[in-house]
Formats: sequence, C-alpha cells, structure tokens
Amino acid sequence: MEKINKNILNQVITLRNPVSYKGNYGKILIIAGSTHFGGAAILCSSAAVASGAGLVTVATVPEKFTAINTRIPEAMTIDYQNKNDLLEAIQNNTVIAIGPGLGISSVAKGLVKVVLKEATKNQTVIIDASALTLIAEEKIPLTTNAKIIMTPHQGEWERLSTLKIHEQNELNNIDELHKLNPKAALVLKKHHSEIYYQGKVLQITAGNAGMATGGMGDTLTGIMAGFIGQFGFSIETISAALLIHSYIADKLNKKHYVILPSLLIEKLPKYMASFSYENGHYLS
Ligand SMILES: NC(=O)C1=CN([C@@H]2O[C@H](COP(=O)(O)OP(=O)(O)OC[C@H]3O[C@@H](n4cnc5c(N)ncnc54)[C@H](O)[C@@H]3O)[C@@H](O)[C@H]2O)[C@@H](O)CC1
Ligand SMILES: Nc1ncnc2c1ncn2[C@@H]1O[C@H](COP(=O)(O)OP(=O)(O)O)[C@@H](O)[C@H]1O
Ligand SMILES: [Mg+2]
Repeated sequence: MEKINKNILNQVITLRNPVSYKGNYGKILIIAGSTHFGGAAILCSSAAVASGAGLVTVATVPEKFTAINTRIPEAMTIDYQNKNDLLEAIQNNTVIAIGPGLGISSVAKGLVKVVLKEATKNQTVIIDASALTLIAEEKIPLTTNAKIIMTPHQGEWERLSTLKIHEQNELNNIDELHKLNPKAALVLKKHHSEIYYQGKVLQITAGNAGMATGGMGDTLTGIMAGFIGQFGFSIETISAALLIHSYIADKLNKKHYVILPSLLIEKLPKYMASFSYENGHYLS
C-alpha cells in the first residue's frame, strides 16, 4: 500500500491565477442536516467555504437556515424538500456532497435517489454519512453518470460492504468496492485512512486520536468538496484533501488534546496559503 507524501499538498494546492473569479473555484451543493443534526451541515459547508470553494449552497431543512446563515454568511441555503429548487441546484453545481447529518428518513432516502439519478458525468458526487447508511440499508443501487467519492468510516463501510471491521483488508476492500461500483473512489476513514481508486490503494500516515470527535468526518466531506471544485477530480486531489485534514489536526494536536472541527476549519486558509507559496505556480 503506497503512502501519501506531504509533497502532494504542494503539488495540488496551486497559487490562484490573479485573473480569476469565484466561478473558477467550483460550485458546491451540500445536501445535509436535519432536525437533530444541524451541526453536520454547518461543519461540512464551512469546511467547503474555508477550503476555497467559489460558491457553496446548502440544501437543508428551513428550520436550520438561520443557524447556517449566521455561522456561514458566505453560503446560500435552499429547502431540500422544494423539488424545483433542488433540481435546479443539482443542475447548477459542479460538486454535490450528500449525507452529513441527513438522517435516514424517507425524505433523505428520496434525496439520495434524486442525486444519483440527476447528476451528470461532468459532476462529482461525494457520498458520506447517512447517505451511505441509506444506500446500504435500503439497497439503493450505486449507479449514476457522475463521478463518485464515498467517504465511509469503518462502521459505514461494514454496512455497505458487509465486511466486518476485522475483515476490512486491502484485498477484500478492493473486491467489495468493485461489486458496489468499479468506477467509484473509496475513502475509508480510520486511524491512517485509505483511498481505493481504480486498483490503486493509498494511505495517509497522518492523523491522531484527538480527531475522534463528532463532526470531524463531516468536515472532511466539506474539504473534499472544496478541493474537487477547485483542483478538479483526480486521485491526487482526493489524496490532498484527505491529507490536509489530518495534517492540520496533527499540528493542532501539539497544543490541543482534542481537535475541534471548527478550529481545524478556521486554520485551513492559512495552511493552504503556505502550500501554494511553496508550489509557486498557478493553473492556467
Ligand atoms: N453535530 C452533528 O450534527 C453531527 C452529526 N453527525 C451525523 O450523525 C449521523 C450518524 O453518523 P454516526 O457516524 O455518528 O453514526 P453511525 O451509526 O452511522 O456510525 C457509528 C457506528 O459505526 C461504528 N464504527 C465502527 N468503526 C467506526 C469508526 N472508525 N468511526 C466511527 N464509527 C465507527 C460505531 O461503533 C457505531 O456503531 C450522520 O448523518 C452524521 O453525519 C455526526 O457526524 C456527529 C456530529
Ligand atoms: N484515532 C484516530 N486517528 C486518526 N484519525 C482519526 C481517529 N479518529 C477519528 N479520525 C478521523 O476523524 C474523522 C471521523 O469521521 P466520522 O467518523 O465520519 O466523523 P463524523 O461523522 O462524526 O463527522 C475521519 O476522517 C477519521 O479518519
Ligand atoms: Mg461521518
């Protein structure tokens, strides 16, 4: 299993072209949150904004609009139960992240199905948390025209793959991913998370137990969306998003026993600047 080197951050995080605007840095739709899980939508969308996404729209329940608008004034909000607004947002965004805090209601199930059906080949769908649980438990076929990134923790991967945690080794994971969707990328979250994509298996060696706190995965999903929106879909971009999350957490862990996801999010622009200056180039 190949280790992901810190150089990937210099490689992927380029300087911004001076002649550019928000439209160059990705339009992200985050379908997240429900009555009891508003925080997941806030963390995921603030991570997308802080990692540089050009425009972020959060599709959620209207009761969470005020909280989201107050915490993240950069993001827009729509009601995911308004079919016209949702379909328009699916069409207008380049990256769609679905699942953090969504819950497993019949409304949530309908949202997962609509996204898989409507997303097109030029879009990326990031599937996390409740959306993964729904796909597993409701046996929703993982078929879509879009590129797919799944980000399960080991419990979610157990539901999806039917592999018990002790059976989740490299060969079994490759086999099960192939059965689910051979074109999808799998980010298996754990201590030293792994990426499976088109026969390649990569692993980070960063990350610490201070990250074992609610909302840390929702944060990764937002970073993943922000990175794919700006730097394009590739295994390198996926690797850089996964690594920067744990890299910042390791820096913070020197002085913080537990890493608050909102603190990690606050640090993203500063660390991204340092890697982009080391890179010194911008994408033309
Ligand atoms: N502030 C918020 O609004 C939060 C909302 N959350 C949302 O809550 C919903 C349920 O997600 P949860 O993940 O909490 O619950 P789940 O029930 O989906 O997963 C937890 C289960 O997986 C098992 N497991 C095995 N390996 C694991 C690993 N490496 N990491 C985590 N669990 C592992 C646990 O033992 C447990 O049985 C999701 O929609 C999620 O996004 C959580 O992210 C927590 C914070
Ligand atoms: N002990 C640990 N070592 C390294 N990384 C960890 C550890 N515990 C948690 N993490 C990381 O924190 C994140 C937790 O994700 P997840 O369980 O989905 O959180 P949530 O759903 O609460 O947001 C993952 O990226 C995981 O790799
Ligand atoms: Mg999670």
